[in-house]
Amino acid sequence: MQAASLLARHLGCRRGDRWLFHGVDIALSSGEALHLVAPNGVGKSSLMRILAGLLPASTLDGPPAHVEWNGAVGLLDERHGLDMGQPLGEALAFWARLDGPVPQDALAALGLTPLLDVPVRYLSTGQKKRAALARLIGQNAPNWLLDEPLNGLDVDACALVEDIIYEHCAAGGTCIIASHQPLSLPDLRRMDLAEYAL
Ligand SMILES: Nc1ncnc2c1ncn2[C@@H]1O[C@H](COP(=O)(O)OP(=O)(O)OP(=O)(O)O)[C@@H](O)[C@H]1O
Repeated sequence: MQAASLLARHLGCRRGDRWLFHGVDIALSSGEALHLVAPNGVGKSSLMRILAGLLPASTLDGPPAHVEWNGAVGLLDERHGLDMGQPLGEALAFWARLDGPVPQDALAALGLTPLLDVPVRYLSTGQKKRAALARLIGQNAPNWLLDEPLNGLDVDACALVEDIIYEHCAAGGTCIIASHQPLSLPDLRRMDLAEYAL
């Protein structure tokens, strides 16, 4: 795996006229995972999008916001990005041509192998989430941003996602997980975004 790390400093977020949070610093080294928590609406998804480079950070005052990744970044959120009109196998193949293939053992572990002929629009909520995870794995990015990765998943699939995160970090990756659900991972750091809310 490529080198992985994150240094983010002085991050703030303003949506419309409203400030959500400010003064967020995050440093993650290879192998580290961070659980991002906060009540609804505090700005977890907004912070994830800032870290992914999809939303500009704001600063209330003081030094400018700064996000520095070592290695590529993969974002998993509610937008799975898979063509609803295509069978799952073809929808994943589209991304495989850009990112690289999803390993067969990952497809099997995620329970997707028997679903490759099923149109994405017919997949259940949890099956679509599993498919989005497969796409993320295919990206081979060393840094992961997972926004509510356990939503819609059954108990066994939640445990599987924890295993996948564990293996990703054990291989030297980083992972930030925004989730309302408890996570069982060794050495998991925790950040409560509400402490930075305005
Ligand atoms: N495009 C937008 N324009 C203006 N405000 C927005 C936009 N997107 C989100 N917001 C607002 O920003 C706030 C934070 O939203 P965000 O989704 O980041 O919170 P969250 O902590 O992830 O919430 P949840 O736990 O419910 O997922 C909310 O009040 C939301 O209404």
